[in-house]
Amino acid sequence: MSSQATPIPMSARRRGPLKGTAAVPGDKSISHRALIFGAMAVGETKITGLLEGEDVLDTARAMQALGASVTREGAGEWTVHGVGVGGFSEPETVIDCGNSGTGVRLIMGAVATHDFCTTFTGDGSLRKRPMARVTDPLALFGARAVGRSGGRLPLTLVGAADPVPVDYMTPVPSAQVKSAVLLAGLNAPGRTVVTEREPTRDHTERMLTGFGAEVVTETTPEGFHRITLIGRPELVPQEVAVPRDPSSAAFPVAAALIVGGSDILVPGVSQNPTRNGLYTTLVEMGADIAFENPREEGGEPVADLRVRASALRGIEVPPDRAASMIDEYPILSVIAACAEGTTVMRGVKELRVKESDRIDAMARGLEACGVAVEEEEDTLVVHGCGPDGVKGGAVCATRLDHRIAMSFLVLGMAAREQVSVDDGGPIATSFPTFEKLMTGLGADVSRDN
Ligand SMILES: O=C(O)C1=C[C@@H](OP(=O)(O)O)[C@@H](O)[C@H](O)C1
Ligand SMILES: C=C(OP(=O)(O)O)C(=O)O
Repeated sequence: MSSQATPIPMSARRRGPLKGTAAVPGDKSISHRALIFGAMAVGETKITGLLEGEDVLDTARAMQALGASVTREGAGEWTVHGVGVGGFSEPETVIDCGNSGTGVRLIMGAVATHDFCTTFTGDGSLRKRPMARVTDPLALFGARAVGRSGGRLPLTLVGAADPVPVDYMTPVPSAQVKSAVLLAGLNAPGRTVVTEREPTRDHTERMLTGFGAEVVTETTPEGFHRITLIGRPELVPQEVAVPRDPSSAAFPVAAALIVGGSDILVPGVSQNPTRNGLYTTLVEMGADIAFENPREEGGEPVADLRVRASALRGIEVPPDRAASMIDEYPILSVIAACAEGTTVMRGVKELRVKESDRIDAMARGLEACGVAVEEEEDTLVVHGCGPDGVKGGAVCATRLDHRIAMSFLVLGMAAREQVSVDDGGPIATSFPTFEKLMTGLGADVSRDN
């Protein structure tokens, strides 16, 4: 929710090796989509393993405000009674998406082809993020958006009374933009087409197919990805088993790699090629990770990761890998700080429009901890200090950004001196069990008082 919460200062210190099993919560991207697609299906969708983080809970409340019935049956177990494609009703109050770019952008897409008016807002971070990347293509369907300057929230979207299908090429690599267009296309008659230059996470395509929509993905002669959706399907309710979140798994994996003597198991980590760029990168850096028990869970390829502390070396991360690990660059920059040599991350300017400017947030915090960095608009370079080489001893600003908070706390687990963050509160948006899970592995992380 967007009300200004009291900051929760937190710190992490070095202790012995990490051991045990890190069962991270459900995937955030899939959890949002399970609720939204369930709300647009006819009848009862049952979800297990839903991430009960603030971002997803805000999406659950939004689906209720739009007329679906959403009930929590038990831990991670939810039921959604959907209203069918085109069946949403005008919300009586402002939709507050809290800290969640995914929530607000996907829901904007879902309402854009309904003949009513929706006003969206969010917290201090979300109100700074660009929304024109979504409202521009939604205008092609016939929707009109009026927001603050630069297309910022709060923003009112007047849905199209007579929607027309759209053929759109995304100008930035963004699964949120792609998904917003596909969601709007659900209630437009005919074919909606989205083309992306490089593949982004494909959960919308996979899950909409599972819910019974006709979605075809092709590679164009130029090597682009073209997704075609036939509008006005009847979505069929599903039983969705949400797999664990590979972006959350990245934090215990990173901690185990950089805390000497560690040996942990992280079960059920997605191997979906549109999500697993970090794991490919870590192997290239020399990480000792065994991918055990490959199988399918909740429609996603997964494996259990056995991770042991490793001597890592810096590498150049290819820019065409960025979309498949976009949320993992903050924690990669921490791992890079503990490696020997330099890690160069190019093609990462999308990081500047996340919950914070993540290039700047990581660069300033790493410098404060004694790590040399260089940055350009589209590049972050981290000069590794080697194992045992990071000084730490700083309080890092988290800027309402969960991934920045968790990244610096993981750094504190390996640095010579304690690392603190000014506010660990945002961690609850995506990984509410972070502190408990890391403590359970033997890490020394706690709230300051
Ligand atoms: O579609 C999604 O679920 C997401 C897409 C990504 O954002 P962009 O579409 O802005 O790259 C990612 O950063 C976010 O955490 C989740
Ligand atoms: C960028 C993220 O989320 P969102 O865009 O949904 O706020 C994230 O979780 O790292």
